[in-house]
Order: sequence, then structure tokens, then C-alpha cells
Amino acid sequence: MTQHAVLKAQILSEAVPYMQEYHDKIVVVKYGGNAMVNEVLIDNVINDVCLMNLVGIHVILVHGGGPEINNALKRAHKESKFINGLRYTDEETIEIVQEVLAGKVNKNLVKRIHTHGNKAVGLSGIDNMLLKAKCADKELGYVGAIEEVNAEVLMDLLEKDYIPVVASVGMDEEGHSYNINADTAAAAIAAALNAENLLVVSDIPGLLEDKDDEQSLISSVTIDDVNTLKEKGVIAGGMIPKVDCITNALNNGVRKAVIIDGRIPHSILIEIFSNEGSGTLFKE
Ligand SMILES: Nc1ncnc2c1ncn2[C@@H]1O[C@H](COP(=O)(O)OP(=O)(O)O)[C@@H](O)[C@H]1O
Ligand SMILES: CC(=O)N[C@@H](CCC(=O)OP(=O)(O)O)C(=O)O
Repeated sequence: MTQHAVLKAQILSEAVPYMQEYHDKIVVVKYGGNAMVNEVLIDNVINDVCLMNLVGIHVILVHGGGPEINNALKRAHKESKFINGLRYTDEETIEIVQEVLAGKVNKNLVKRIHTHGNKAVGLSGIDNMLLKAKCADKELGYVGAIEEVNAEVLMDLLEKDYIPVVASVGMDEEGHSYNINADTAAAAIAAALNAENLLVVSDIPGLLEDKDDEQSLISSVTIDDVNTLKEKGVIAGGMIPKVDCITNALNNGVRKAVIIDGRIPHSILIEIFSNEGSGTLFKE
């Protein structure tokens, strides 16, 4: 018996209590476009999601694709404009957002899950009106605020052990599409399903005291701390919608939320199957 084999067996046996804890529980993974850095890291995330599914965790993958949208807009000679971390979305932009998120990014993630041997179904917030939306703010154009999550379709898929892969595009009753921030979509889905854990996978170590200093990680925060950090301006830009929807989720039935670094190989497995939390843990 090699030492390597013994070590592997030990690692697996140490994961057993976590497998038991999460068995049959719902975990929502939000995979941000900035963390889709290269093929190897994308495959690591997909591998971790598939492993959770294989050990009986009901995992839902909600994805973004901000950089892909930026590229598509550039090709269309349109500029990307953000207001407090949200993309200004005119009529032409929402068409492109829908194409990129629901068409390209969503299907590529579904294909990867299938090539790993698991079963996935890709959908957007338009399918079965999963994310019923309304205009969030006239100044932002077709950016959606979520009015209702129709989660039955997700429950049906989870019951059959499919991994639902959700693109963050919503619709209203008149049939308009809306661009929904992917963190917001993930948090609303996690709340609607009373998820055990919301894992926000990004390209930063977590919430930072100084956003330009990766060593300044804040390892855990309460909702009160978050409010103070916002007032102090520590939380800015894309971090605003991220923390707002995380605190919302915690106030609405989600047990735990964590921002983790998708650049670290298997950061999801480390978070779920060990007691070595790596990013920022959000607590009520
Ligand atoms: N306190 C903070 N800690 C970490 N990042 C911050 C903070 N304040 C602002 N940010 C910015 O928020 C960005 C993360 O949000 P975003 O780009 O929307 O991520 P994602 O694409 O993964 O959703 C970081 O790259 C950083 O520039
Ligand atoms: C309203 C709004 O800002 N929507 C986002 C949707 C995609 C997203 O959130 O992608 P990331 O997770 O990769 O940032 C956008 O248009 O970029």
C-alpha cells in the first residue's frame, strides 16, 4: 500500500461527516464570470459541483458571465456602463445579455457537466417564469428586480437528480426580458428553496478590508458589520449587489453564505467537505 493511497483514503473518510450533514440539503453555487478564468479552473468548479451531486447534495448552479457580455457588447460597438455594480441595459443590450447568458454561457456549462458524466438541465429565469421580474430602476433600463421565484421547476429537476444550471435573465408578465445580476438571482433562488448554503464563487479571496490588498481578507462578518462597511465605503462597486443579496438571503431562510475564491483549485470542495473555511463567511 502506498502512502499516497492511505492519504487519499484518510481524506475521503474525513469528508464523511460533511457528506452526512449535507445529504439531501440544497446548496446554491453562484459562479461569476470573472472566476471562469481558464479551462482548468472551470473544470475544477464543474467537477466539484458534480461531486456534490453524486454524494446526494441537491446542487443548483446559477451563473453570471459579465466579461462575456462585455466582449459581446464591444463587438457590437456598444460601451459597458455600470451604476453601483449593475449594468445599464438598453433594448439592444438586453438582447445581447440574453444571447450570451442563456445561449452561450449556460449551454457551455451544461455541456461540461455532461462530459463529466452527470446530468444537467440548463434554463434561464424565463423558463416557466422561474424569475418573474420588474424594472428595478428606470435609470438602469432593462435591469430586473425579482418579484417572485417560481421554484417548482427546480424542485422537479432536483428530485430527479438533475443539476439545474440557471442563467440570470428574467421576464415580466408582458413578455419583456430583464437583465438580473447573477448574485441577486442566486440569492433569491437560495431563499426561495431555503438553501443550506449559498456559495458565491468569484475571483477575489472574499470580502476585503482594502479591495486592492488581497491579504486584507475579512474571514467572517455579520449583517450589522456589512452595514458599517458599506457606510465606510469599504464595500463598493460589484461588491454592493453581492453583499446586499447575501444579507437578504440570510434574512430569508438561507442558513449560511460564503464568498469563495474560484481561482483556488477545488475551493468549493474545501468549503463543503472540510472545516477549513477559506473566504468570507456571512452570518446573521
Ligand atoms: N471590499 C471589497 N472586497 C472585495 N472586492 C471588492 C470590495 N469592494 C469592491 N470590490 C470589487 O468587487 C468586485 C467583485 O464583484 P464582481 O466583479 O461583480 O464579481 P463577480 O463577477 O464574481 O460577480 C471585485 O473584483 C472588486 O473590484
Ligand atoms: C444587471 C447586471 O449587472 N447583470 C449582469 C448579469 C451577469 C452577471 O451578473 O455576471 P457576473 O456574475 O459574471 O458579474 C451583467 O449584465 O453583467
